[in-house]
Amino acid sequence: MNKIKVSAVSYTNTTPFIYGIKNTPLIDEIELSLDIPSTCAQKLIDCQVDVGLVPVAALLQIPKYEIISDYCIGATGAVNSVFIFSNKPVHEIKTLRLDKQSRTSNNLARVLLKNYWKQPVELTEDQNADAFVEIGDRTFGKKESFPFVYDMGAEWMNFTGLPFAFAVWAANKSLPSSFIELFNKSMKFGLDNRDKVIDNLPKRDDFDIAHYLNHAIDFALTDKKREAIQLFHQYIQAL
Ligand SMILES: C=C(O[C@@H]1C=C(C(=O)O)C=C[C@H]1O)C(=O)O
Repeated sequence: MNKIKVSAVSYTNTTPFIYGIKNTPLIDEIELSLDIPSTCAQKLIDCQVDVGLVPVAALLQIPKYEIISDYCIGATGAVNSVFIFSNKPVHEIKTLRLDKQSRTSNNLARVLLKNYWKQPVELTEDQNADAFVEIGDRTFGKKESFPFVYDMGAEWMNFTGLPFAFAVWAANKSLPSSFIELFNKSMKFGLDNRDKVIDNLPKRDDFDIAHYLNHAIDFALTDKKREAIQLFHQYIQAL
């Protein structure tokens, strides 16, 4: 049988899922690639893979997507790795640079600036922008380096009262239920072994990885997070 092609995110936030994939029989059923989120999205849109840990903003570009898992990369408040870093308070930001690795958080920044802070901004690629979006491991330890730092997991919660899902496991076609069952068992195995995953990651003085993977990232795709995805999609479509 042809292997199912899976693209997962290459960041620390996905390491419990990768542990689950590599330490359960799922590994024999799939061909795995690790990609930055914008590439995960593009591969799923272009049908280069069957399943991706896809930024939720990109679901709008996949005609018949199916969310195949109750696990996600989410947060209930501060996420600690999705930021607007700024040299100015939010109400003085005039220019914003987006993160080429992101799909969701770029849109989230635009949604929050327009609807929550009501601050019109011009998007730019200029290195001298007033503020910029950054996601993932590159943000670890950077919070102290900028005068104004906005954690977008926390700001979305302030705005809507909802948790958030940044990326979900989605397929661009219908897959056998036996595969989906195996897939979810594998994700659960990885999450249940988070202590081992954390022990195997390099320690950092400037970032608490154990807190990040045990508390800041919230892996359960709950009904509230599904509600958040719907609402977020409506805001994106009105941008
Ligand atoms: C929490 C995060 O969620 C991510 C943010 C994404 C995005 O902005 O498109 C996509 C996948 C997730 O890895 C993060 O990367 O820090």
